Amino acid sequence: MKPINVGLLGIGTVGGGTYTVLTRNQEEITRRAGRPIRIVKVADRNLALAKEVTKGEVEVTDDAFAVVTDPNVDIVVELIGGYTVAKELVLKAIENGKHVVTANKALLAVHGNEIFAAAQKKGVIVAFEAAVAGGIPIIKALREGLTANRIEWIAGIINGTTNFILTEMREKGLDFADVLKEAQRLGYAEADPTFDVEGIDAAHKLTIMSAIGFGIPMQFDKAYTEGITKLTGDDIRYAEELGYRVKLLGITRKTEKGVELRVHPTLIPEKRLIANVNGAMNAVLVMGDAVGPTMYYGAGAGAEPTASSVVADLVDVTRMHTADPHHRVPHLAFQPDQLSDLPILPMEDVRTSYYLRLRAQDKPGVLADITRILADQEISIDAMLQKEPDEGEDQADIIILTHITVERNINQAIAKIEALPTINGKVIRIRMESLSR
Ligand SMILES: NC(=O)c1ccc[n+]([C@@H]2O[C@H](COP(=O)([O-])OP(=O)(O)OC[C@H]3O[C@@H](n4cnc5c(N)ncnc54)[C@H](O)[C@@H]3O)[C@@H](O)[C@H]2O)c1
Ligand SMILES: N[C@@H](CCO)C(=O)O
Ligand code: NA
Repeated sequence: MKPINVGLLGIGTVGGGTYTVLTRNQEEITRRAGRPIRIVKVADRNLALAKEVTKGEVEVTDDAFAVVTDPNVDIVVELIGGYTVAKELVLKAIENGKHVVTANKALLAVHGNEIFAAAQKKGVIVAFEAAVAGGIPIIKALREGLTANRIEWIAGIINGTTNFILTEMREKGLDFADVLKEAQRLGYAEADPTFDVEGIDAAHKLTIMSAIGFGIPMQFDKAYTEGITKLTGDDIRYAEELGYRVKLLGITRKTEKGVELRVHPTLIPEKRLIANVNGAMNAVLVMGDAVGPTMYYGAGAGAEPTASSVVADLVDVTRMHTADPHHRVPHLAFQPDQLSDLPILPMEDVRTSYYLRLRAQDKPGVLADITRILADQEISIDAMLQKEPDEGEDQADIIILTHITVERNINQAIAKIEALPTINGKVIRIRMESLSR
């Protein structure tokens, strides 16, 4: 059996894991793919690292362009990351008739429409299972396993770094900065960790899932993105007192008016399975009209878990490589000429429920003012918690959980509450999802 030849770009965390897994499981992988999958060339600008990992077994270079133009290479695996050089390399590989496997969600969320169009035109495959939720085969599930369904919504913990940080902060009371350093040491974090902690990485992944789930183009620029950097230990504790966990969730939902596309810290009832997904683990809930709720759980980051998806894509591409391009599974689940122009909903039109925390002076009438403002905005209260003022203080925290309302109304209510003379500082707002409907 003639091997299929792979050129590997980047042999860092995921590239190294890919090299190891492919080498270690060569025999099983060949039995599944139908022919050997062989890495023939590795490019990394850190040539010493490339030599160390490959131990002289394959040709190494520091010039990635020498790989994407090499006539001997059938599939290019892009694991260097970023939007600029990676984009040039992927487009060059496609132009040269090579299939591409990538873990680069940033690249796909921002330039995916262009990349998939180029691949379609050239008749090559771009596979990206590792780009979303690392080792979890969520792309496969959405694109193939659930094709009978109208997908209603997708909600997931899709960033390992932030879930690791939130878990360590909650369980061990550790400091944000220290936990982030540990996530970086473990190879979970992006090259620029602001992508993780500000929710940008999760928004990249959510953009990809939304496109596949609903048959719409990638629209990362329209995603609402809020990270975990402003979350306080107080809010995490109060949420727990009320029976909730705080998770950074990516949520995309199809409504009649448009598609919600949002990443933000979210209160989830603690009894939900997904509320108990801890550490760098990821989980994605998908609601289909026929199947109902389904959940996918596993390692969302790290060398070998992510390599598991990269290698699965290599097997897929090897199996499909000789098929007529019209008979392959479409890149984004829907046929490319069947995309819908359903708009992304502005955040103000999103409907959800809210956790509000405010610091109020301990005076009569304060609560009445707040409840009147909420009622004027047609927001009804689900639960309320009033903390006793600390010793010697005349201010106390009030926590309010609302029923579902539209974000525009809550924004107006918050502005009015903040304007009350009895309220100090900003109202803290965290969105809540029951994940049951
Ligand atoms: N680390 C994870 O858990 C994980 C999980 C899923 C997806 N990803 C994605 O996988 C990709 C790689 O991430 P990583 O964590 O392995 O990064 P990394 O920094 O560990 O590895 C990247 C490698 O690429 C090399 N490189 C960078 N620019 C290059 C260039 N122009 N030419 C040649 N080599 C170059 C670097 O020297 C490095 O060895 C990124 O797109 C990332 O978002 C990472
Ligand atoms: N930085 C990402 C890597 C996996 O995509 C995370 O923490 O989830
Ligand atoms: Na995946």
